[in-house]
Amino acid sequence: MGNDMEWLAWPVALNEFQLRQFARYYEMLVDWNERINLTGIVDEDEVYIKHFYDSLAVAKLPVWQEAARQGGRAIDIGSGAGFPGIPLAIAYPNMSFVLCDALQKRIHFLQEVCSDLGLNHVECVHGRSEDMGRDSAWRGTFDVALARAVARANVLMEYMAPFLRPGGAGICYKGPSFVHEEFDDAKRAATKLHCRLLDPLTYDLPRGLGNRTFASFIQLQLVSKSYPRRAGVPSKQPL
Ligand SMILES: C[S@@+](CC[C@H](N)C(=O)[O-])C[C@H]1O[C@@H](n2cnc3c(N)ncnc32)[C@H](O)[C@@H]1O
Repeated sequence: MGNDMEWLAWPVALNEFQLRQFARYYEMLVDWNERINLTGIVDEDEVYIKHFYDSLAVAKLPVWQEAARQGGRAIDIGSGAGFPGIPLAIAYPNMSFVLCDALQKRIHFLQEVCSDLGLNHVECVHGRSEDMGRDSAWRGTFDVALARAVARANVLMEYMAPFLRPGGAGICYKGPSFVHEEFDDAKRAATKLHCRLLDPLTYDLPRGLGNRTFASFIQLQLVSKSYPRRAGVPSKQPL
């Protein structure tokens, strides 16, 4: 199999240059993964489907399409090895991105990836979302907040909502169990955070590698200054 991944029907059109950026990102991911813990998945096809394709699947959501059309500003909270932020930054060079993570080593990796791939529209920030979300430099300044595999929806919403301008969108990458196991909690958090939940969207990964669900919301107005609560509290006492 070559790096063109011709067998893969990407959720968004990618040119040759972008496909080369993905190939280089994959190389760096498996190389750095030998020294720092970045991902449990290293098989090339699986990385392309479970990490790259999955990150780009947000292209199916109208709220994302709108932000992309407007060249919006997005934050990826708890980006880890760069998902979904790096694939989105490759696919959407007209937008700007902030990738944040509480672990310095992962931020160092992300900075190296951005430098190597020439992703000048990405800023990688070492910090906890609860601290950043209380800082006026970040608060209320984003069109979209994204997070994948970071926390339960009602915890994530408290991380995400403070970053959003009124009318901005929060998008959580979830498993399909979200609908039965987290939706009611998310509804309760939405009321406290001035958000309106959108209908969840479940989609299939290629090659029968499972399905996933987007849980998303619109920020109706700026959140109260009480949120986010101080670092560690949202996960210990979820809304
Ligand atoms: C399981 S990893 C997921 C990484 C990536 N989003 C993905 O889908 O592969 C969770 C990441 O979130 C980060 N994280 C957890 N809570 C955080 C917080 N409150 N603020 C910033 N980063 C956080 C962790 O350091 C870790 O890198």
